[in-house]
Amino acid sequence: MIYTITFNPSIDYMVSVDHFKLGTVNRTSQEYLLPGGKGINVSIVLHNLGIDSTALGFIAGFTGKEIENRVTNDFGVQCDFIDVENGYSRINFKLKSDEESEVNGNGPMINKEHIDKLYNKLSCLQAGDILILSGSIPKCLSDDIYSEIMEKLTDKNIEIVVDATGDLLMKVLKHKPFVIKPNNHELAEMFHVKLFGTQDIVKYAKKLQEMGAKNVLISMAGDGALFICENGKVYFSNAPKGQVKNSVGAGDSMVAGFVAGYEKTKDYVQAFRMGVATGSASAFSENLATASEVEKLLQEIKEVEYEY
Ligand SMILES: Nc1ncnc2c1ncn2[C@@H]1O[C@H](COP(=O)(O)OP(=O)(O)O)[C@@H](O)[C@H]1O
Ligand SMILES: O=P(O)(O)OC[C@H]1O[C@](O)(COP(=O)(O)O)[C@@H](O)[C@@H]1O
Repeated sequence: MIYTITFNPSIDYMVSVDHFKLGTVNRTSQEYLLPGGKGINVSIVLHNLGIDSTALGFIAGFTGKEIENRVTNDFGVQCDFIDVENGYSRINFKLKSDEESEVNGNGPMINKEHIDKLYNKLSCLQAGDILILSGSIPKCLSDDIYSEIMEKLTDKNIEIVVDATGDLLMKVLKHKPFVIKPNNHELAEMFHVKLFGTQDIVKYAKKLQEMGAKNVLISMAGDGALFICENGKVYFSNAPKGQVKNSVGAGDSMVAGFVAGYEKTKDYVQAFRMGVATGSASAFSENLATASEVEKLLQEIKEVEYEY
């Protein structure tokens, strides 16, 4: 079974404004609401690709109820959220104009009792399960939390995928996550460096592998992706060309595509190709990728082994 955990689910308020101007009243040309949060998006895309998962995490208030309702009823994902019963799940503002901008909220308080409830649910995980830890955590929690979860599951033979950044990600490396997926900007921030070109990106991605990650996926939006594989090889893939309609969730879709590809083939290169195609299929759609959209783009993926 596959489980995702979203510590900080959201309602994503998607707003389009023609030529947004800061400091004036702007009017929307389009607006809609989507349930969001990285693990939730991964579960939705897995479902679209024909793979079941259970979405775990924390919700609160009327927004939390709406997230749960939409994820379950509109997207067919099985949810097992913990209601923290104070505050409300965040509303993240996604502005599409001449450029794309995002404002992501902080999220409700999660206390020890809620974390214990999560650990209780995680105690049911079994050997061979996959757990995906995705996204930010509310400020009230320590950035050791992903590492603590991994530590608790150490001897259970569960593959753990982590899509996070900063110390939240750095601190899990010692537990040897199966895959991590920072984007190239997050990679640079984590090492406090500026990265110039592929060679540089590979150098720092390899450091994450040396620090413990088995596999490292580096997404680079329209510039494609790199895959530092546990077999010692490095692969680069182009991103297919197309019209970007909404790149929110492209990274989550890449994670879902990789996991789906690996589940189906147990082949890293196939998983990488699926990851890139799924990320791009979401970027080229208002909504998250569907199986047929991914299938079409798969033919355009041309990965090459990158000589480092
Ligand atoms: N403009 C784009 N054109 C084509 N593919 C894209 C584009 N933006 C994202 N993607 C696809 O989605 C993947 C993840 O996107 P990225 O923006 O790097 O992730 P994140 O959302 O985590 O920052 C990329 O590797 C690529 O395959
Ligand atoms: O937990 P974070 O890092 O604040 O990110 C939450 C946001 O990320 C998303 O899951 C999209 O993520 P990506 O664009 O990186 O795939 C949104 O749905 C959500 O608003």
